[in-house]
Amino acid sequence: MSVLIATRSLQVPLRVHDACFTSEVLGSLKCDCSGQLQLAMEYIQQHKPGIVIYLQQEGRGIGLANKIAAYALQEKGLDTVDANRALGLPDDCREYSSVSNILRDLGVKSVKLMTNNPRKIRVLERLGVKVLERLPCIVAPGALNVHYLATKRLRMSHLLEGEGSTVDDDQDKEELEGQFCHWNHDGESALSSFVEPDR
Ligand SMILES: Nc1nc2c(ncn2[C@@H]2O[C@H](COP(=O)(O)OP(=O)(O)OP(=O)(O)O)[C@@H](O)[C@H]2O)c(=O)[nH]1
Repeated sequence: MSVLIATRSLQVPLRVHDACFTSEVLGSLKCDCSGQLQLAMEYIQQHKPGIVIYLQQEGRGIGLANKIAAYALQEKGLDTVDANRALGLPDDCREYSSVSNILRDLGVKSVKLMTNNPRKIRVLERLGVKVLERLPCIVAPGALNVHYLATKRLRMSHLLEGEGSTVDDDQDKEELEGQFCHWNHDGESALSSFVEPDR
């Protein structure tokens, strides 16, 4: 789904947001997803035109059932990365080719991407999306997500220091250890324990 508030072709503010049923529908405070979506919508309202592309890639692509299983392990002390790995699931298996198709369809030539995730920028650029600038999308930590946010910063290279940056500044950030997108999106997962995401 994409939400579009008028359009122009250059330097369009863009939020590429992946579904988080637990925070966006159930109101969970364990992550920052719902707050980020809210921030992005508010930013775009104030800096029209802009686009929010909302993708059904719950749990960084592992699906809701697997994410709930990962949450059960997090209750036992594993962090968000190790919980996925303990289930034999990838750290992140999201796929963004639809974003490049939507932007091409809309005639958008370049974007300012609202994200703290340098990997998301690199993946989109590899798909041909011209990311001219990164707009930080930082939600203040709360008691229930402070550890989760620290894990995103320390283990997933998210830029959560609060400063804006150009895309080039982000290039020398540490690569995430472990798997990323390690199943090909044309067919079945290579993982026997994988439950197909609900799309
Ligand atoms: N597997 C897993 N997924 C989670 C967890 N908490 C939130 N998510 C999912 O994480 C996704 C959002 O990814 P994030 O890592 O928060 O952020 P990002 O999209 O990579 O980066 P930003 O653009 O900065 O938001 C959504 O699909 C959520 O459903 C968790 O503990 N485990």
